[in-house]
Amino acid sequence: MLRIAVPNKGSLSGPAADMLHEAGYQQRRESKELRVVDPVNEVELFYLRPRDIAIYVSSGRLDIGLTGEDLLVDSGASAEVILPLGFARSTFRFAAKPGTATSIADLAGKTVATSYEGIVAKYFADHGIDASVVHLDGAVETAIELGVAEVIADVVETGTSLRNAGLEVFGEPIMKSEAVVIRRTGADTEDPKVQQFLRRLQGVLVARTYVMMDYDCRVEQLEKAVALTPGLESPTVSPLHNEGWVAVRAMVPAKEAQRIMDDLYDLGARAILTTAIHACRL
Ligand SMILES: Nc1ncnc2c1ncn2[C@@H]1O[C@H](COP(=O)(O)OP(=O)(O)OP(=O)(O)O)[C@@H](O)[C@H]1O
Ligand SMILES: O=P(O)(O)OC[C@H]1O[C@H](OP(=O)(O)OP(=O)(O)O)[C@H](O)[C@@H]1O
Ligand SMILES: [Mg+2]
Repeated sequence: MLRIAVPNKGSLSGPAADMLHEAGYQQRRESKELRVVDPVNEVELFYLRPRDIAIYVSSGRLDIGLTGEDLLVDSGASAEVILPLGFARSTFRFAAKPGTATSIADLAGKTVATSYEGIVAKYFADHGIDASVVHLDGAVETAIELGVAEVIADVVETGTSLRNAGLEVFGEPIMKSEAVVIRRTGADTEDPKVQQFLRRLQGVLVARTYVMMDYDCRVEQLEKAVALTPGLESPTVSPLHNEGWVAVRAMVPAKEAQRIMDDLYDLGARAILTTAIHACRL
C-alpha cells in the first residue's frame, strides 16, 4: 500500500480532499478521522497537520505527502517536490506599516514576526541581514499593531489581510508557493505505486483544465480548423456521411473554449460542442 500524508486542516485540506476524491480515492467520513485505509485503490491516507507533513515524508515512514511548497521549505526537511498541484497559490512577503521600510536593507536591527521562521531565518542568512525573528502561530498581521514586531513575513494571496491591518509589502517576494506532492529526497521515483498515484492526480489536473470539443467542418477548412484545435497530440478526424464534410474531436483549454468556438464558427464549422472531461490518463 502507498502511504500518503494528507493535510487535516487549514487552507490546503479542502482542495486536497477534493482532488483525491476526483482521483477516485476514498474519503474520510468525518473530520476527526486520522487514517483511512482504501484497499481497493491500495492506499493508506494519514491526515496530518500540513506543517508536519514534510517531516513525516522525509523520515521515510510515509511514501508521499500533499503539502505547501512554503511549508516544505520552512520545515527544512529532506523532501522534494514531485508534482505541483496548482491550488493554494501564494507568495511569501515582508510587510510593514507605510514608512517603516522600502527595501530589505531596512530590515537591519528590526524584529520580524512570522509563522515561517525557517524561511525567514534562511533568507536572512542568505542575504546577510541582521534582524531578529519572533515566532507566532498565526494572525501575524496583528503583531505590528500590538507592538510585538515592526515587520511581518507572511503568506499573501489577495492582500486583503494586509490591507485590513494597514500594512504594505516591501522588497521582492521571498518565495512563491502552491500545493505540491512531495517525496523523500533521493527516494525511488520509479516506484510503480507512486507513478500510478501521480498519473491519477495529473489526470485530475488535465480534466480540470481541458474540455473535449467536437465539430463538423468542410474538408477544405480542415487544416485551418485543426490549427485552432491542435489537441494534445493530434485531433481525431472522421468522415461524415455527407461527402466533403468531416467530424473533428480534440481537447482544448477550457479557458479558451468560447473564443475557439467563435473562430471555428467564423471558419464555417458547425455543430460545435464542448463536453467536460471527468477523468483522464494522458
Ligand atoms: N489565503 C491563502 N491563500 C492561498 N494559500 C494559502 C492561504 N493561506 C495559506 N495558504 C497556503 O496554505 C498552506 C498553509 O496551510 P496551513 O493549514 O498551515 O495554514 P492556514 O491555512 O493558514 O491554516 P491555520 O489557520 O491552521 O494556520 C501554505 O502552503 C500557504 O501558502
Ligand atoms: O492575502 P490574503 O488573501 O488575505 O491571504 C493571506 C492570509 O491568509 C492566511 O491567513 P489565515 O486566514 O489562514 O489565518 P492565519 O494567519 O491565522 O494562519 C495567511 O496567513 C494570511 O494571513
Ligand atoms: Mg494560516
